[in-house]
Amino acid sequence: MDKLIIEGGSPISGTLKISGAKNAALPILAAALLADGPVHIHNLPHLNDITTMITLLRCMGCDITIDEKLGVEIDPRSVNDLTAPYELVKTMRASILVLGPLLARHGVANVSFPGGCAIGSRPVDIHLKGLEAMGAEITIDEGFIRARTNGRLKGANIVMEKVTVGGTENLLMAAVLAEGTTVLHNAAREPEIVDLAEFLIAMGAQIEGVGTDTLRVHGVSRLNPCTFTVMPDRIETGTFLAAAAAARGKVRLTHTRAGILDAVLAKFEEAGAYISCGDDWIELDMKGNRPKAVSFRTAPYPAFPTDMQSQFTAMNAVAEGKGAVVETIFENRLIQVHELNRMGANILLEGNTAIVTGVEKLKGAPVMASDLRASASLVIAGMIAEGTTIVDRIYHIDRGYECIEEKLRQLGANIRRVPG
Ligand SMILES: CC(=O)N[C@H]1[C@@H](OP(=O)(O)OP(=O)(O)OC[C@H]2O[C@@H](n3ccc(=O)[nH]c3=O)[C@H](O)[C@@H]2O)O[C@H](CO)[C@@H](O)[C@@H]1O
Ligand SMILES: C=C(OP(=O)(O)O)C(=O)O
Repeated sequence: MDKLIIEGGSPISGTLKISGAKNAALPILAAALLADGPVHIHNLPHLNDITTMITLLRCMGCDITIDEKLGVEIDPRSVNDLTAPYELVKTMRASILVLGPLLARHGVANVSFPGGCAIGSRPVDIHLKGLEAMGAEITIDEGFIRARTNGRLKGANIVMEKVTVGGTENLLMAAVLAEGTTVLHNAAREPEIVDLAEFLIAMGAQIEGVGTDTLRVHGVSRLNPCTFTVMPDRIETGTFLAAAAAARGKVRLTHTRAGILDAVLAKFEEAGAYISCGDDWIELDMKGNRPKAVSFRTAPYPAFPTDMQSQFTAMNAVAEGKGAVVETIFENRLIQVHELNRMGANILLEGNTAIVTGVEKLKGAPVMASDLRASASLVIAGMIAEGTTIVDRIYHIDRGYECIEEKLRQLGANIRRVPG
């Protein structure tokens, strides 16, 4: 297994280009299954999760051409296997996102049950209840979700009992080809859902209320080929900002959007960062100052994202003062604090709250990555620690960060990958 070796303490400054958003690209790739011809998708990030989704679509029979310049062309007309196998689903929970499109387009779907992961139990009951309300018959058999429908799915009035990103995406993708109108209440409003909706609209879907918590979808009988560019990754953006803030540095990020990071940028300002933004760039400058610890609570968009919690916890670890971090979305998403404490952090865990008292310096140590964003927090910690940090199990980080060590080296970090 590859490891990252980081010599801490290098000054951090420079300019970086942000990649396309993993969490928008994954549902958009799944939604390509709905089209009646080839779709062209640009700005897909080079990530293991994207490769997994492309492999999954190919297994189902999609004809896929990848061109570095022209993007990815997906022709779903040749789909002949309506199964998402365990081998792929177990490496990426977002495989569940093919359920809605397969059912809507082909009337049958067999998707391996995704199960939980390091960050929590992550059930999919709301996805399944919504599809049943649209007329699907669903059974769980040999670890598979087996869904079928007699004719087209039917429009329905669906109240989702929790705000779920994946649930909203699956039901939205199912509803666009259903017969009649579907109303999704208590929908998630994440920018990646807006991007997915814009992709579906570009294919001819009729969706009202995009960006709100009520999506009204008038089903159409077919969706057309289209060309689409994936939005920038707001979590990659926030992660590099957090690295610069923790290191008292300065960074300019291009090909991104400030408007999708309001809650995060407000917390950086509270931590003492000077933020300036343009149409497609964000600059953060600590002017050499130590960050101030901030308190926050994760919640669905537009509130503070759970996917930025661990990076802020790493910044708080070396900040001035004390911050309370409350994780409300996933029950296990504070596990990285144990590794941060091994590096000399002072973090007290009380249920779903981490009380972080900033220390002057962290000390390098061998640490173990347990999930994607936890890994990012350990890399940030390694960059600001005294001495050497070795981050093991970095396959997690490769799921969601494109060439992270190359990008961080561009900012001045002393970081290298060693094959394991
Ligand atoms: C690929 C992708 O986009 N992943 C993101 C997506 O994950 P994902 O779509 O899995 O997360 P959800 O928004 O669905 O989960 C939110 C909460 O709802 C619960 N829940 C969800 C579905 C369900 O049927 N029943 C249920 O109880 C989950 O266990 C969790 O506690 O949104 C999360 C929350 O912003 C992010 O951290 C992930 O990065
Ligand atoms: C939790 C994440 O991803 P996934 O839902 O794919 O596990 C994430 O992107 O932080």
